[in-house]
Amino acid sequence: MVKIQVALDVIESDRAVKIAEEAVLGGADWIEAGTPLIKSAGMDIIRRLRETFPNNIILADMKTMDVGAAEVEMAAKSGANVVTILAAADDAVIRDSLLSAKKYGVRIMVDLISSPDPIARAKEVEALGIDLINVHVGIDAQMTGESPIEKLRKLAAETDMEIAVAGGLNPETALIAAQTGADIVIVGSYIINSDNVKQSAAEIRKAVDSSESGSIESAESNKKSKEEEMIEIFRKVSTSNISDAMHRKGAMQGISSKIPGKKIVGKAVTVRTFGGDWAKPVEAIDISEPGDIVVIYNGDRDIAMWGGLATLTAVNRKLEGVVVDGAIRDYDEIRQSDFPVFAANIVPNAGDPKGLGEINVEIVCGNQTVNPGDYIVGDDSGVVVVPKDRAYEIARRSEEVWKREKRLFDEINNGKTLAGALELLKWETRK
Ligand SMILES: O=C([C@H](O)CO)[C@H](O)[C@H](O)COP(=O)(O)O
Repeated sequence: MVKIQVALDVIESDRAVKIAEEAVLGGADWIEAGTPLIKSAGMDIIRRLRETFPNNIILADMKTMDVGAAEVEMAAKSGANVVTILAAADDAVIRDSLLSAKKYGVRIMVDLISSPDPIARAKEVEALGIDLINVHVGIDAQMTGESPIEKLRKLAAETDMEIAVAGGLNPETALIAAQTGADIVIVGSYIINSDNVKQSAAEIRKAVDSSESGSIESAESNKKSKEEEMIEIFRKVSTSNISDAMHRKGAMQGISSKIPGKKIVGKAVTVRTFGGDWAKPVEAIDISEPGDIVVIYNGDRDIAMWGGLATLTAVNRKLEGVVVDGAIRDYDEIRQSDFPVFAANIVPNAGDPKGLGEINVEIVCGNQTVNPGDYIVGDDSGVVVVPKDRAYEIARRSEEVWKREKRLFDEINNGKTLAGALELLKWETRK
């Protein structure tokens, strides 16, 4: 039977134990003390997991690169059954870890994370005598769209070792992994960032257990394109989540929603114009595709270059919205249209259609650089710009922020304070 390993990649010990309890109730077999947890809590967390779960396999995700024997001994004496060593470590590290593992009665899992030739390295470490191998795409690499499934498929055809697989698995991909030859399906984020850990673990259990009946083709053909996945995520998360995912970058300054409650997600058609000149902004509406967002730099926040007639044209052309670093007018008409308008100011006076400026060039809007085709997301907190070449990664990272926040809401609803849930006192900066 394929085993499910819940990866406790959190830094708070109490939360880790609670998640593990719920995940085991949902059907997880093995419990992984994740690398961030071990770095935060040390071997104490292995001892605590051993005491709380006397009958489960405990894996210490040490990701050891050197002095393997000593690290294996530490983890084994604390109660781990399996210890991870990186495939990138020298053979000498792996050999010595194996000797230590034998002495203390634990098993070694070699982690192929970031391996340049995972299949060749897997064969080398198999020859050294290891018996568990992990095909692993790390969390940061997952955010760029990498998946472990193809590597798993190749490795399964080449080895008799027990194979574990990890890398952003969910019920759909866990099913494919089980069907492709994984013996241990490792799941972190899908379970630990869920607001219902037990149910999420049960979903993985159900998917993995159904692996003998379902067909790989049907599971794989359900996959969405990267673009579809990204838009779906941007519609779900908030601009605040996206800004966090971008390390506080990307937020436009001085521009806010003028039609509260409206959210926009789309690609930018950029316009640079001057002092209330409204010719280029309204010409940009005509060259935009349905779903696009016209993003305008005007350079003057006291002369309007967007009003009711431009709005009506944009509605008819099915645009997603407009973002104006400048002023708008005809506010009553815009409100009636319900068209999402984000702007710096509202005034009654307009400029003239002189035709100065350019369409679809790099602009600066709300102090942020915007290129044609960049993704724009706007909501009641403001507007963020996501550069098109990093849009998928930012979407995936913002979804992780969204999940973490959902979980925190849940903990606060269940009686914790924000400071308590985040262990803020422990993590205050010390110089
Ligand atoms: O090993 C892991 C990662 O390197 C962080 O320590 C994860 O436990 C592993 O990738 C599983 O987690 P998800 O990828 O979030 O499912």
